[in-house]
Amino acid sequence: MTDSQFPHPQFPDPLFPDSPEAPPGGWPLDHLLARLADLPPLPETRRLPLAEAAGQVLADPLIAPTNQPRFDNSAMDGFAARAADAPTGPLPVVRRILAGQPAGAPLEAGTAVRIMTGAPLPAGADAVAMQEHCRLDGAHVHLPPTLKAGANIRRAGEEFTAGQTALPAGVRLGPAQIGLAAALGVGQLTVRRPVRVAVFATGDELVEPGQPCPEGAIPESNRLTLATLLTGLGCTVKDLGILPDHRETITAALAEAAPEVDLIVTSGGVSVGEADHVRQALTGIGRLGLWKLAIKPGKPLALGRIGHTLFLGLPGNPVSVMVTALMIGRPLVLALQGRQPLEPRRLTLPAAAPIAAKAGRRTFLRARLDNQNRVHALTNQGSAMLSGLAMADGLIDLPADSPPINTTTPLTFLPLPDLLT
Ligand SMILES: Nc1nc2c(c(=O)[nH]1)N[C@H]1C(S)=C(S)[C@@H](COP(=O)(O)OP(=O)(O)OC[C@H]3O[C@@H](n4cnc5c(N)ncnc54)[C@H](O)[C@@H]3O)O[C@H]1N2
Ligand code: MOO
Repeated sequence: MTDSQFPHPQFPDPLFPDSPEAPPGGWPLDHLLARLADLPPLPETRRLPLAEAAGQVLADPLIAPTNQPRFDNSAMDGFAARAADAPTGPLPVVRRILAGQPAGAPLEAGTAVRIMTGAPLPAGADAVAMQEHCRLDGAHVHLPPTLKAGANIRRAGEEFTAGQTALPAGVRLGPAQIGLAAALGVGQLTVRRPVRVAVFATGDELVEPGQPCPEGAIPESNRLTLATLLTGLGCTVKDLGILPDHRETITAALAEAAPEVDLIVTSGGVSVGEADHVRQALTGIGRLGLWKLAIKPGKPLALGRIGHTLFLGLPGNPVSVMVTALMIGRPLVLALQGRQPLEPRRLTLPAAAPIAAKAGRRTFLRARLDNQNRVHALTNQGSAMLSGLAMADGLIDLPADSPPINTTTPLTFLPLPDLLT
């Protein structure tokens, strides 16, 4: 079996065990997400210096190689002593320990040591008094009499002991995760190879943004929306331009792109119009796994494979493109990255005003939050109106059987920033 025949047309594909034919109204989104959850992550990994690993996905857990902190140390600038000595009167300050210096000899009872934040605690000392709470009297210090054992001390291993998991596999490496690895003294991390995605737009009416538009033409915007979103998710994006509404040209472009990438994303041409050739182009060289989702916007969506390469055909309307890229493209990418969970965070929040809900399809409305976290549905909800998304803080997820929404009905709200990483 050659690579381009995988999965063989006569054998069931584990990702698409059912026929692509959708039940009336389309496939439920949850059905599709359950299938994506079975996608294995990309197997290739590599070890990278921390600065290069930033933004990528951890393939192996980060195991703490040492205790964190490595040694007992002071959390404050002040004086280290035995707490029991604090009420007994001024203590002689016998020496000074700065961060980076060794702790030196054990502290003798009835004495104090000047100590700085991060400096190692000498054996025998069990508390640090903040210098603002102390009074120096020549070479002696008055400690607060209420000083408690353990005060202002960072104990060795209180955050991690050597061998504990500091970060699980599948975590996206943002600033805190990269910083944590560095703090543990780790210089390199094993990350998954970024998901490679090819992006096409299809449509005879499309011209490059910024170029003159002849009558009937419009500027192409979906590729940039998709490339920005996918790059933000950590993918390597190949922009393969605008394809005409011509089946053979689309077929040739898909066949050429497939061996180079893990995923092809197209926009447009997946509905039932006379110029909608994307599904036919796909079935010519690969497999259509599923078509039509029971969501609005985004019903005419196609998912399939060309060889080992996954194919996601998004509807052309610009809002449909972004909503489906967030709700289906993102979990697909996360699955290939080995990230969990695939589903975004769902907040339950009140509506600021009634919302007329149309029964039928699960609907994603664009919305803003006010300072009381009340949800305001935006006015521009058309599938071609990107302005709503451009102003949105998130999406309202309205179930197909939602009653009309009033201000006492709990709403499910998906924060947009969560969906962009
Ligand atoms: N008879 C039916 N017509 C339509 C149906 C249907 O079920 N039956 N579904 C509608 C829905 S819902 C959507 S969404 C669209 C999706 O259709 P396509 O995926 O075939 O998309 P196109 O027809 O190619 O384009 C739709 C719309 O979006 C504009 N567009 C396309 N690509 C871009 C781009 N890259 N940048 C900016 N704008 C783009 C295109 O000009 C059209 O206006 O079908 C409905 N019709
Ligand atoms: O699904 Mo279309 O995406 O409703 O506009």
